[in-house]
Amino acid sequence: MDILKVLSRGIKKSQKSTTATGGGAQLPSAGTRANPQLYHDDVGSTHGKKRKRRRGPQGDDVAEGEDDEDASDVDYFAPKPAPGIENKTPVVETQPEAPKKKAKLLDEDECRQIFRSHRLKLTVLSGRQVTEAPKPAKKAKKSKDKEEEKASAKDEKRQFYPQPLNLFGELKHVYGVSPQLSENLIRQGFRAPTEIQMGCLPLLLRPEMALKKAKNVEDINVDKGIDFLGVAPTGSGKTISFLIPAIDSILRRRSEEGADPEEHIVSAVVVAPTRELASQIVNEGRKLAIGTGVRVVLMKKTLRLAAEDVKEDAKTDGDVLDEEEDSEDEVAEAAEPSGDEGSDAEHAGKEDAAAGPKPLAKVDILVTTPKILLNFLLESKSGVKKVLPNVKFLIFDEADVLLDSIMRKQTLAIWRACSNPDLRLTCWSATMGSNIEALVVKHVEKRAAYHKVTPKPLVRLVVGLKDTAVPNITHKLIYTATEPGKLLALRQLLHPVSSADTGPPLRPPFLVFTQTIERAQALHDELKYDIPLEAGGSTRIAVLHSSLPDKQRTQIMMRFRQGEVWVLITTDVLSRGVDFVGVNGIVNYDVPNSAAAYVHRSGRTGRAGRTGGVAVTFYTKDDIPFVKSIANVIALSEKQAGKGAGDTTVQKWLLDALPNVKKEDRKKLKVRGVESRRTGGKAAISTKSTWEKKRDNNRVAAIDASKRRKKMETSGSKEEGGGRGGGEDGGEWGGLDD
Ligand SMILES: Nc1ncnc2c1ncn2[C@@H]1O[C@H](COP(=O)(O)OP(=O)(O)OP(=O)(O)O)[C@@H](O)[C@H]1O
Repeated sequence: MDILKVLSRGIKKSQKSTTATGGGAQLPSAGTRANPQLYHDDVGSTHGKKRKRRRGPQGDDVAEGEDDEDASDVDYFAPKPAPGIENKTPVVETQPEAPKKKAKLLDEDECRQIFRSHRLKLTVLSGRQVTEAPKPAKKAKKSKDKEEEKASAKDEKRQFYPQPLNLFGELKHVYGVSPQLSENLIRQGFRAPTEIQMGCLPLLLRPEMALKKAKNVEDINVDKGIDFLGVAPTGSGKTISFLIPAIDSILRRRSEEGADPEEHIVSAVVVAPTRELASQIVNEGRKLAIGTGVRVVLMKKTLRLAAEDVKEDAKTDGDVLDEEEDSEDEVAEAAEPSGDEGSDAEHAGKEDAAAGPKPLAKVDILVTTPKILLNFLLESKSGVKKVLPNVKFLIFDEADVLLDSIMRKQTLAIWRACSNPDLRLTCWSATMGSNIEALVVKHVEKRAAYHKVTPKPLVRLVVGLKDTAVPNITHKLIYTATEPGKLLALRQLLHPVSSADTGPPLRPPFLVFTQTIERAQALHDELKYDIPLEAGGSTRIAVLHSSLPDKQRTQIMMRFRQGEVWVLITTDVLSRGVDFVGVNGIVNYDVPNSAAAYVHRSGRTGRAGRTGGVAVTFYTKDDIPFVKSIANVIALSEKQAGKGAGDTTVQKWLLDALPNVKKEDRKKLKVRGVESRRTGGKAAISTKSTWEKKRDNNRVAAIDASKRRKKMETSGSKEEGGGRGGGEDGGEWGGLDD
């Protein structure tokens, strides 16, 4: 069934050219994917060598020898296989056996070329063993430009170039990853690694080998591994970047210690901000761990973990770290969150509560939201709390939100409970503010001081530009003067007829983001019957937010993934991490509350380098004071995508005209969203403006008055035997009464 034909309500038009997402073949839902890598710059070499590149099918370059086959593995509307992981991962030919000869490593210059070509930038943030020479006193005030130049030159000097991962096959052959783990990756159809995978996997798996040919790393001691911050665009495969090293380290320990494969010790903890993301990570982890015996488990309220009790007043690592932040956190917690990020953990495990506590769970990798794990760690007989001393890997996915004010206290408490001195921390996000980086640096250093150990190097890998990019999708910024205008514009996008105002329609499936739960619910109520019955009617449109019970949330997610739901209205609860491979577009019905929120929401489309996705953002008069940061992200994303001035969504005149967002407004917006949308008339969603509502009320009142008059006249004429028979007013309003 061609859904668009049904949706078009009889308007015959070729959809190829009329959908905002272009021709069907280009859409994320068509599964078209040339190469998951985003960047292939042509860079020169100091030795004059160049990596040969050619254009890929979507205009992106493909390195010679890399597999650029169109892996059409995502047919969003195709019949789904029966449940079961094995069914989802068809067996493909496994890789050839590792050659017995020694792996050949690239020299530094080749590594540098690859890193630059893929816009990978590695920096050591802390943990260099040689202290830097003290800075000379400032002589005179330098110009901003000169200072920036100097900072970037310094950054350049501090950069280093380890071995990149060129093909997944190298994991087994060069870095000694278990054949089963390597095979599980290949089974998923992954061929070329994405940039983040390319840059981080060798370093996280075998740092000593990855740095063998690198210069500028003499003062880095990687004997105990590294702590790591990974900043890479949305949908660029960060999940497997942290899961592979975690699974590998468990398998390695088992083989070194000759451990019983039936023994399961919580060795890695993955923390994610929402339940949906945590469940998704569990699924990804299980796919990677098939046949390895590693158990990846989602934290639930009734799950009992093997943990060590410590006296409440006994200091554990992190206690020395975060006391000064508590007061700020308490303030942040008291503030009502703007959407429903962070309220998730409240619901986690609710359904299992009645079943009562269970025996100790068999877990190797625990995936959790912050609060639910913390509840377990702190729930105790008086004066006792729990720690997890065997955890060697702590992973913060969406670290910037976990370490931001609303969840910071909980996240730090989990870090503190992972009391192993050799703990390795990795943090991941598409956006990482310098305040978050500074917080991580501070805590890593204090922790090392507490354990009286040399701090591990804390390394940051940035792919592309920090904080800015969703370069592989189309961005649209649409102004509607009023709130009701927005609803009309959204309806135009829903219906497959091009409109002069909003442009071509969006092809489902797509996500619509609102500022609050109430608005998501209200928008759903408004649009519920907009999809014609022949196309599935109200079943095609759903709403998901954190006030819904867990079970319902899971079902809606499943129906959306399976293509049953075409339009999913939601809040920021789905803005981060959630991977719907075939989503063609997202609509910011309400403007995102920060530039980072825009990046994450928009990044729900265009996953793994897919092109054809669209992010539409509506803004009204009320949003003008805040929209500049979003316009800036769009402009930078388009610049990264190589769009010329005439080709851009945000014209320079608009950027210049929009007011700068004041720092305090930015902060307020982040916590509360656009104030007028929280309460009062503007918080409601309706097609009618206040003026229209007033006019309708007046009409109703006029009709009533007219009826009353008529009645009086009739009774009067009966009494008088004549008079006005249906005056002007009565005739006019009578028609509308029907
Ligand atoms: N090397 C690869 N080749 C092709 N697809 C890949 C590769 N690595 C990961 N993917 C796929 O890319 C999609 C996005 O991956 P993932 O969810 O890990 O992205 P992310 O970087 O964590 O995104 P976000 O910042 O939104 O959380 C997933 O469907 C994943 O299976």
